[in-house]
Amino acid sequence: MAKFPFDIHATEGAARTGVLRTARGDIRTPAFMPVGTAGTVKGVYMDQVRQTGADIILGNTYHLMLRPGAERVARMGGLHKFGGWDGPILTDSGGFQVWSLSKLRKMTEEGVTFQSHLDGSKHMLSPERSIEIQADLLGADISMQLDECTDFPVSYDKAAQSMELSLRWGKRSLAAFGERSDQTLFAIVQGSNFPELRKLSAEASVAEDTAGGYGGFAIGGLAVGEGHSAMCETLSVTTPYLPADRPRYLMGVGKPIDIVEAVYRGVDMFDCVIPTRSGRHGQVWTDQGPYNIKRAEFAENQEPLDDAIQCPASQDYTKAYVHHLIRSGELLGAMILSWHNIAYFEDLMARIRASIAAGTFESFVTEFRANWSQPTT
Ligand SMILES: CNc1nc2c(CC[C@H]3O[C@@H](OC)[C@@H]4OC(C)(C)O[C@@H]43)c3nc(N)[nH]c(=O)c3cc2[nH]1
Repeated sequence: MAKFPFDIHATEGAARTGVLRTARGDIRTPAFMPVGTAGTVKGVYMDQVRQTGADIILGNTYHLMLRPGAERVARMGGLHKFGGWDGPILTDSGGFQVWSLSKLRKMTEEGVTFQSHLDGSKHMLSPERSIEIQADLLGADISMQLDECTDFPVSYDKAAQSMELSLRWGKRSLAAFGERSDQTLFAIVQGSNFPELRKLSAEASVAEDTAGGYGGFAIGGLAVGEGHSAMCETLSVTTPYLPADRPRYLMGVGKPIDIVEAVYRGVDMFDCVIPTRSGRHGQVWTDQGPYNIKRAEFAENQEPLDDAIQCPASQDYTKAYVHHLIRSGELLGAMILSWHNIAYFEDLMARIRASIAAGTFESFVTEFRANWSQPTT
């Protein structure tokens, strides 16, 4: 099982900056990974995604196995060729989406059977099937173990049972993944907001040396409604138990303030649908938080969206024009804001990486907290 080289160039406290060297290209960390659920970053062409500075995008087992079908993607040459992205792709294992999207799901030790939310067709996901879809059929560079994203809130016993299931499924995922020279598999650590369970889950995952062990460690079960401070507390009791020489990926996170606080606690990789999903509804992201371009105050504002961001979407269109597009429900409004928001998130990551490299991340965090005007839940 390959563990991609992870070169850490600089650290400041628990924060790190470096490069994860995959077979399809380098990933500068801390990294933000635009979400390309069904083989597309919604509303943005792949060359525009690349232009924002993104080094890696996400795909998803659940969505692609239902439509167009994992075997069909394989027949089309795999996800990179099918979708036209030649850089690294990380795919989620599908467990989270089964719980958040599918109907009539039945969970057993073997795996989960469920009905498609699209047409009611019956499907099954086991650790072995999820690895086959991700690594063999989609051709992901980074696959995720099949896990159960524990509900929140949940009792200690329920969290322990769920975490132990994910550990058993991780073991089976690793065995099914086996030895591969140019792909890697990440574990997903669970344990809800119970420090001792997070420690147990991290230590047990790290101890797995089946097929050479995991190439990285994801922190799952967060950004599920626990709120910003509970998320930060859980991170503080989890990252110390993850090996310093492997990348740490916080799944589904998050808003800029969440990302800054998570990097401060040792996280290296992030994914979130916010830039594109909120962009489609008129949200524009900044260091102070989001604002909505639909507000009347922007109707005749001739400034560019954000001239601090080096992206055509941010520089070449006035706030008044995007205000008009979103108010009119024009496709181009969603496209411009999706592209701009991804460029803003990638610019934030570049500033974070530079500040850690310069040893000024502490003051970057202090200033970012002071600037952030949104109530952190
Ligand atoms: C938003 N909060 C959040 N998302 C989480 C995810 C899914 C992350 C995937 O879901 C989408 O974000 C909603 C993203 O787009 C695709 C491509 C579908 O993949 C990303 C998780 N996934 C797994 N396997 N396990 C977890 O414990 C887990 C926890 C999460 N918390």
